Amino acid sequence: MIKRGRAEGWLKRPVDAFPTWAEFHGATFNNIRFGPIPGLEHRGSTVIANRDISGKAEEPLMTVPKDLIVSKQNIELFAKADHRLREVLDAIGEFAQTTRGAVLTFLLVQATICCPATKDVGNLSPLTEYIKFLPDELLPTFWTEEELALLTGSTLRPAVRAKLNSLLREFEIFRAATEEIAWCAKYWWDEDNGLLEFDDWMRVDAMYRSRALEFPGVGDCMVPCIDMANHASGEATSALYETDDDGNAVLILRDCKDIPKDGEITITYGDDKGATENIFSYGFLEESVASARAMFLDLEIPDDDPLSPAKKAVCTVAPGFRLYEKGDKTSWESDFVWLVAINEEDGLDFKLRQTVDGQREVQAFWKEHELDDTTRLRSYLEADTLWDVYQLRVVFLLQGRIDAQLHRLQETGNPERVASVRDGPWRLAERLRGLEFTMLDKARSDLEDQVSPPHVAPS
Ligand SMILES: C[S@@+](CC[C@H](N)C(=O)[O-])C[C@H]1O[C@@H](n2cnc3c(N)ncnc32)[C@H](O)[C@@H]1O
Repeated sequence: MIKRGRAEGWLKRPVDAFPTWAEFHGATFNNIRFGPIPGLEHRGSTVIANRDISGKAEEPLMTVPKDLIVSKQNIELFAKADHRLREVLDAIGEFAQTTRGAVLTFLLVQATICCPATKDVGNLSPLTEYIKFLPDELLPTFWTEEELALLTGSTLRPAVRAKLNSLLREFEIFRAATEEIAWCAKYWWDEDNGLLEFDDWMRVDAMYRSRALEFPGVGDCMVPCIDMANHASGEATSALYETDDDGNAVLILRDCKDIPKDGEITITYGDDKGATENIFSYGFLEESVASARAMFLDLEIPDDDPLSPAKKAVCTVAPGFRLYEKGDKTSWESDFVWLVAINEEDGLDFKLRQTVDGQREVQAFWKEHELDDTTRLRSYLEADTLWDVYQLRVVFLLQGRIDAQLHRLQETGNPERVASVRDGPWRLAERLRGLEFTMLDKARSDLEDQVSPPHVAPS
């Protein structure tokens, strides 16, 4: 539906029309405009200064009324006036209680309202037009197989695969939950003319992922106008977003910043995010990024571990570890590795318990402690006389996993570029492979230092 709406023009409006739409709904702007910056068109539209602006004595650069914020609370309010939206939110149950679930549903309903093929699908709201101004971001979920293959050996490859699987699952759950609603059956799911496809789910997910911000007092949300600001990190960030005393969203220039006429006004999407996360969520990597910064490596419990099935059954944490930069060193964190590193001889034990409803459940024990939460294992091991030994085992595990990842990256090397691979994915994949290789290599040698006596200690 969304792809068709873009092509046929009923779900697309130019950025030039954006200020009129926003001002009509109560947004105010202070000497700024929206649009691409000549020479930087690949960044899409952004917020641009209409004159020299000084950070010292400025009013907010923009104020967006609180009822224009696409938040879970506001979607609940819109649903009071729109019983079709209410029906869908009720049908999807718990998913509608998450901001993401509510926003994705809301965007799909707005797109359906805009579609000329539908009648009486819902109420026009101030935000019905908003989706028309949102660009289609080339996030990795939209890369082709050839483009994704360029990520082999990087941590982005499994992350995209897992995301696509979970989007597919969500879409099927969404379909099953709404196909009994008469208007959804007719407009969305009809075998011949149904409008909704998996592609639509991917698109609304990408809109939300690339534009959601966390606002004080509101939580995660999309804020039209402020979400036109591009990202710059560190000292290059020129503006901050927050809510004012009335709950409206405001964009304010940082004290120390002066922006020349026609200069770009940027915010930060989070300076601590790693290169992988940036490409995953936003589809770009700032030019100044010189390190992968953080990455998550999955880890498997070896098949030859006789406790493997029981360990998997009781594990309550993500199976892997996070590598991150800490000063000029790398460090790591994981609650999972400890479960991999210990065995029965050390004091790990499992029992089968009958639950009240007659099911059988695996119960884990570390010596006299019941281990119903894997995050507690590390503190138990720390108190053990063999703590040094466990740490060494973990370091060897990490080294082995890092070596395997380095090997995979080496195998991928610098592949030949085929003509169908687009420039953006090509450059991003090449940069990411390089950045992750460098960081893994460094992590390898930092761990090597830890293996040498006296001993190891992640912090
Ligand atoms: C919140 S939107 C910002 C507005 C967006 N440029 C537009 O045209 O609507 C986030 C998206 O803007 C682009 N973007 C933001 N900052 C960027 C940067 N520093 N370099 C390249 N692209 C950037 C990315 O495509 C990202 O997914």
